[in-house]
Amino acid sequence: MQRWRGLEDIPEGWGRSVVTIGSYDGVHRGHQLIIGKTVARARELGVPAVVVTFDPHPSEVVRPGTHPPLLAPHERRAELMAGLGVDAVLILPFTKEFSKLAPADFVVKVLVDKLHAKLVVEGPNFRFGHKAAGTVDTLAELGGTYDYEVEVVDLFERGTAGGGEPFSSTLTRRLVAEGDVAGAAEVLGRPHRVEGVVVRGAQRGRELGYPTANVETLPHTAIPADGVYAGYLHAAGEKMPAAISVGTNPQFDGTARTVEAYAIDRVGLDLYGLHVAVDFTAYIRGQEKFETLDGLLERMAVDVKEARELIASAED
Ligand SMILES: Cc1cc2nc3c(=O)[nH]c(=O)nc-3n(C[C@H](O)[C@H](O)[C@H](O)COP(=O)(O)O)c2cc1C
Ligand SMILES: Nc1ncnc2c1ncn2[C@@H]1O[C@H](COP(=O)(O)OP(=O)(O)O)[C@@H](O)[C@H]1O
Repeated sequence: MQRWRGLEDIPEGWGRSVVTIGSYDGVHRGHQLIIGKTVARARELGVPAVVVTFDPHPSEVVRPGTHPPLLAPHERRAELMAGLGVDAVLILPFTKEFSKLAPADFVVKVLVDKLHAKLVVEGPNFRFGHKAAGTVDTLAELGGTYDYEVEVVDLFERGTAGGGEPFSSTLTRRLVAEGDVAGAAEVLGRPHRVEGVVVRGAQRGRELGYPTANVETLPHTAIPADGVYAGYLHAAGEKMPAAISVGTNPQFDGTARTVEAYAIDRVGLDLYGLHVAVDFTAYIRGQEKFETLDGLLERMAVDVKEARELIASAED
C-alpha cells in the first residue's frame, strides 16, 4: 500500500481511482463497510482504491482545543486499511487555509486534479469543505460536472453496544472513556489498542511480584477509564496475555496517570524502550486504595486469575 502525506506525494501520472474521504479514526465496523465497498468497486473497475484522510483531526483546526481522543494513530489506521485491501492512503495536512476551501474547490484540487476520481464512496453523513457546507448531494452534483460517480453506503450498523446506537467513532470514544472495552471491541471489530514506548516507572512492580510495562502514550490517545482490565501486551513480536492497570496508583498516592501491563506469568522480560501495544478486552474493576499493601497484593492475585480466565474463555 502506498502512503502519501500531502498532495505533492501523489506520483506523477497517477491514473483514475475509486476514493473515499473521512477521518476514519478507529477504522470501526462502519468504516470497514465503506472502505470495503471502496475496495470492491475499485477491483470491479480495475483501478486503485484510495482513502483520503486528515491530520490533525479537522475539529482541532476548526475549533482549537476540541481535538477528540484518538482511537488509533495514523500508522495503525494505515495498517488496518492495508488489511482491507486499500491501495493508497493520502493524509492531507489539515491547516486553517485548507479548512477554508469551498466544497467545489476541494473537489477540484483533490478528487479531480490529483486523484482523477472515477467513483467516490461515502457514508450518508459525509460533510466536506468550508463550514462543512458540502454534503453527499453536493458531491454528486459536482460529479456531474467533473465526470465521477458517487455511491452512498449506509454505515449505520448497530450492535448491542451503547444500547444499540449506530456504530461511530463518537460512540467508541464514549465506551472507551467509560471503561466498557468489551462494547468498544464490538464496535471496532477488534479490541481497543493503546500503544507507545515502554518507559521507567517507580520500579515498584517487580517488588510487588507484578512487573508492569509502563506505556508512554501519544498525545490525544483514547485511554480507557481508570481501572483494571484483561487484555494483551504485544511486544517484540509476541502477543502475551496481560493484566492491565490504568490510573494514578492511588495505593501509593500517585498523581501521574499511567497505562501499565503485566504480562501474566512471564519472567525476565526487558521491555524498556520498545514500542509496544496494549489491547483491552475486558473490564475487571475500578482502581482502589486498600488499607494495607497486602490488601492490594491479594486483590492483584485475584485480578490476574480473573484476567487469565477472561482471556482463556474469549479464546475458546
Ligand atoms: C492487576 C493490577 C491491579 C492493580 N490495581 C491497583 C489498585 O487497585 N490500586 C493501585 O493504586 N494500583 C494498582 N495497580 C498498579 C500498581 O500500583 C503498580 O503497577 C505498581 O505500583 C507498580 O508501579 P511501577 O510500574 O511504576 O513500578 C495495579 C496493577 C496491576 C497490574
Ligand atoms: N511479566 C512482565 N510484564 C511486564 N514487564 C515485565 C515483565 N517481566 C519483566 N518486565 C520488565 O520489567 C519492567 C517493569 O518493572 P517495574 O518494577 O514495574 O518497573 P517500572 O516501574 O519501571 O515499570 C518492564 O518495563 C519490563 O521491562
